[in-house]
Amino acid sequence: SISHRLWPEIEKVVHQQVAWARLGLGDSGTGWQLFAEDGEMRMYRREEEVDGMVVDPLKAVHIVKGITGHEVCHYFFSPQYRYDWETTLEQMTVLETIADDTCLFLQTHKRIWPASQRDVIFWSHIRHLPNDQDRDGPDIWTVVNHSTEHKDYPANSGKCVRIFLTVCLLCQTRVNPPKEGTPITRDDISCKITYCSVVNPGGWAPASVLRALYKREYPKFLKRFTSYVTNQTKDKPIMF
Ligand SMILES: CCCCCc1ccc(-c2ccc(S(=O)(=O)CCO)cc2)cc1[C@H]1C[C@H]1c1ccccn1
Repeated sequence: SISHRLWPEIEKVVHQQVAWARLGLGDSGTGWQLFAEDGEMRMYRREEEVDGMVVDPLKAVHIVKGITGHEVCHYFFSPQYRYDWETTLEQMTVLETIADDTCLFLQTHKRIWPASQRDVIFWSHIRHLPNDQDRDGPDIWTVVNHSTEHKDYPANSGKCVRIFLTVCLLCQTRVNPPKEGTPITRDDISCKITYCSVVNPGGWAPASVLRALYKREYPKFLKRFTSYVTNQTKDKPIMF
C-alpha cells in the first residue's frame, strides 16, 4: 500500500527493472554472452566483479506455449507454491504481508559446497502494466524481488552469509486469435518471459565456483519453474 515505508523504493525499482528487462541484449558489443540454451530458452550473462566478488548480471529469455504472463507471475509471486518449484530453498518465511501485491520474504538456501550457506531478505511486488494507451503495445505482468533489511534479522548474525539480489520476471502474453467466434484455448496463447537477476553472493566465494554454480542452477531453475506453471494451469481456466 502506498503508505508503507518501502513504497517509494518499490515504485522506483519496479520501473527501473521493467525498463531494464525490456531492453534487448543489444549487439555483441554490450558484453552479453550466451551461456545456456535449451529449446526456446536462451540465457545470457555479463562477467562483472565488485570488490573481487562475482556479481554477473543474468538475463534469460524464454517463450512458453499455453500459459499467460498473469499465470507465470502469480505462481512466481505467491508464497504457497514456492517450495514446489524452488529446489535450492531450505526455509522461506513471509516476514510481512505489506499488501496483496507486496510481501517481505526471508529465505535460506541450501548450502552449496564449498561455499557457506546463504540467506536473503527481499520485498517482492507483483504488478500488471496494461497497455490501455496504445492497443498494440505490450501487456505486461511483472514480479520484482529486491533485497532489503529487517531490524529483527541483521545480516550475517547466524550461520548464513547474507546475499543481495535484484530479480525481475517480466512476462508478455501473446494470443493467436482463433477462428471468428471460437473461444481462445491454451493452444492459442504463449508467454514471452524475460528473467533478469543480479545476485551479490555476500561473503567471498571463488569466481570459478560461483560461475559454475550459476551455469548449473539458473537453467535448471527456469525450466523447472515454467514446467511447474504449465502443469499447474493445464486443466484450469486461463488467467488473462
Ligand atoms: C555461494 C552461493 C551463492 C548464492 C546461492 C544462491 C542464493 C539465492 C539464489 C536466488 C534467490 C532468489 C531467487 S528468485 O528469483 O527471487 C526466486 C525466489 O526464490 C533466485 C535465486 C541463488 C543462488 C545461486 C545458487 C544459484 C541459484 C540460481 C538460480 C536458482 C537457485 N540458485
